[in-house]
Amino acid sequence: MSGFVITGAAPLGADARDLYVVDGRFADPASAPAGIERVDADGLIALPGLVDLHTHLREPGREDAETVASGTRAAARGGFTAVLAMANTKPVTDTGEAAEHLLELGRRAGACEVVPVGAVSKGLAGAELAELGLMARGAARVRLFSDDGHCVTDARLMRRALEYVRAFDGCIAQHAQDPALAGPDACCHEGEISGRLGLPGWPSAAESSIVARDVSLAELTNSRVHVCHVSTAETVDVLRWAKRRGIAVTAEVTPHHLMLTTDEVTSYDPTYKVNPPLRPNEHVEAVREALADGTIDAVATDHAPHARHDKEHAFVDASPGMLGLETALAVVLETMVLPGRMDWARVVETMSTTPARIARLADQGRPLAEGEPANFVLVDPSARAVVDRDASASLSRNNPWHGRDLPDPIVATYWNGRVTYRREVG
Ligand SMILES: NC(=O)N[C@@H](CC(=O)O)C(=O)O
Ligand SMILES: [Zn+2]
Ligand SMILES: [Zn+2]
Repeated sequence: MSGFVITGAAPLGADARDLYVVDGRFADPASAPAGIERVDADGLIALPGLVDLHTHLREPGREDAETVASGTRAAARGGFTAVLAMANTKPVTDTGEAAEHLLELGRRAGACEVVPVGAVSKGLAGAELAELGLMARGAARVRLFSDDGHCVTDARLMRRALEYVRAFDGCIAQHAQDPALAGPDACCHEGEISGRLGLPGWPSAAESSIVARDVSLAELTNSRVHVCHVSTAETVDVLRWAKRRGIAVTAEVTPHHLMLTTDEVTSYDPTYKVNPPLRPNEHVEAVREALADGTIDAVATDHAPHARHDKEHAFVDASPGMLGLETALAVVLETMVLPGRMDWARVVETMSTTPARIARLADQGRPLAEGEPANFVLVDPSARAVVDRDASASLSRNNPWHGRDLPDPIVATYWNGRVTYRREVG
């Protein structure tokens, strides 16, 4: 395989240096042959490829909303070199075979690493454990398990899942939503706006009470729990308490919970219907602070494509979820980096290194150093653009950022030394 040299890019925003890529890995630029292809990246920042802990690819079963091919194309456009694909497909990823099938679809698509998330319970029904051991020991090497879309509400099942995955260093990722407090109709933060709009509400306590229970179970079992899409200030307080006690808990926040508030819902536009719901500004401020200070470990997109015929309904009837892969870094720049809350090193931690560690991915979130896999992204820190939902690689159009002026950072993405996305110029 022939190599190439990237010139002028600044790793993590530090001093610019050449990056020599050969056979899918970084090598010493001094050893690059004369006349080798040179890629001018003057003024750009090089970061390790982003890793998304929480993507819905919809294949198998809902290929009208997204496929592995379209979803991973969107991931590459967003600077991602790996995505963890949630289990709530049809059929559910709850067996060794299902996990291997998804792994194979990802390999065929070839746009980034696709890592299956295994279901915790058979059929996401919350009653019996799925084939956790077979998914972990098979070719997919599943380490992250989640019934995402559903909460594992039965504390006994949650305890058994945590005990089971400990043997192979697995982790249970919880969608924290107590259905007794936030049932299937709940579609909006419970508060002044839900009352005014007449929408069934979803109180903060429906999330934080499950998180409090789960960190206690993680302590009891000495196992790892991960909290999906943290949306409230109370959850942040529980996480701070649990981390002080040394409990093995990690947590993610989505770009939309870092930027959008419950005010969006006053339009009754179902694009803004999502679980957990958009919250008032004091919660948005709390999750921003928690991401900056390390209480929240990672940013994860919860990219949740939905076909038109599932979204274009009255607010209460529409499917919950919104797109996120292509705009994730843009929103983190806008909410965290440009206002001075986070630097590039923290961006790399929260969007690459730490998600790779949580999912136990060996070849992701690595430094841009000799011998390491060449998974990286070239970023223009100052470009901006108005988001156009029709320019997306996703098959779905439920894009909450449509029409907004945001940073437009992703110039090119490389996975194992191969370009998976390059911005067209002009
Ligand atoms: N976030 C959502 O509102 N929807 C997700 C499921 C989930 O993440 O809970 C989906 O699969 O559409
Ligand atoms: Zn969820
Ligand atoms: Zn999800």
